[in-house]
Amino acid sequence: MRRTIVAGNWKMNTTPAQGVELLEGVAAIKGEAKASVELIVGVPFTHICAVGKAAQGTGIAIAAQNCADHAKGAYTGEVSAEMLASMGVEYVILGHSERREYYGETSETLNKKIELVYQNGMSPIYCIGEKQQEREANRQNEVCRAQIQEVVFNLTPEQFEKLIIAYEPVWAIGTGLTATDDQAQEIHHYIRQVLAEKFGEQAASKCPILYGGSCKPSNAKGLFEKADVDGGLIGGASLNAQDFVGIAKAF
Ligand SMILES: O=C[C@H](O)COP(=O)(O)O
Repeated sequence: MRRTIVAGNWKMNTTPAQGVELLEGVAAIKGEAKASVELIVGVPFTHICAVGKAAQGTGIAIAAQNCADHAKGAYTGEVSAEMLASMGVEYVILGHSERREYYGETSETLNKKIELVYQNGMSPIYCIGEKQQEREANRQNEVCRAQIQEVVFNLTPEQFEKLIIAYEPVWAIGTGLTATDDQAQEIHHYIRQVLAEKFGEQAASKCPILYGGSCKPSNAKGLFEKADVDGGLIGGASLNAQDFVGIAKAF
């Protein structure tokens, strides 16, 4: 039995006070979803203290949206994995397409970040996914394979056990376009096969693979019913408590 997870990625939205309000809104109605569905909120660095405090005792876990690729030192403006862990952060979203695209994040930096996340006792939510032109050229499998091989294949079996993967087709992020249920299943299944090549069928069968890209309450059910879709990484719809919990209720 695999974990089922609905994780929000608030991106660069809300003030800390608005974030606390949002968290409290989610906590108030999360009981409408099955208790087995794990809820995570990926908040801006500035919110970790206040939102983390509000989340205490709710069962909602806190994720950061990035971390530094160095442990400490003269890296002005950066936030280390150790700092995040010391604030009670449990997960770090890494390799999001927006960071790959706008901040030049490469497999090389991601390997360093992922290692620091593990060293500090947290778990990565590692994002992969193809761009529109890559999908049009039917290269989605090749792109996802490379993103896995260059980073995930460097993990130890013990590290892999804690990994969450988020498949996010770039063409579906914030665009209103969603992969069809069958498209999502097809590539999630492929991703699991690639993971099995390195870590074995059994370990791969336990890895949660989330779908991300314009997921909302109205389309979550069809996606989550697919055998290899274990939840979602939710952007826009995670900024509304009803929608976020509505997605969790799709399980
Ligand atoms: O991390 C979340 C994804 O980028 C999805 O964003 P979206 O739900 O707004 O399309």
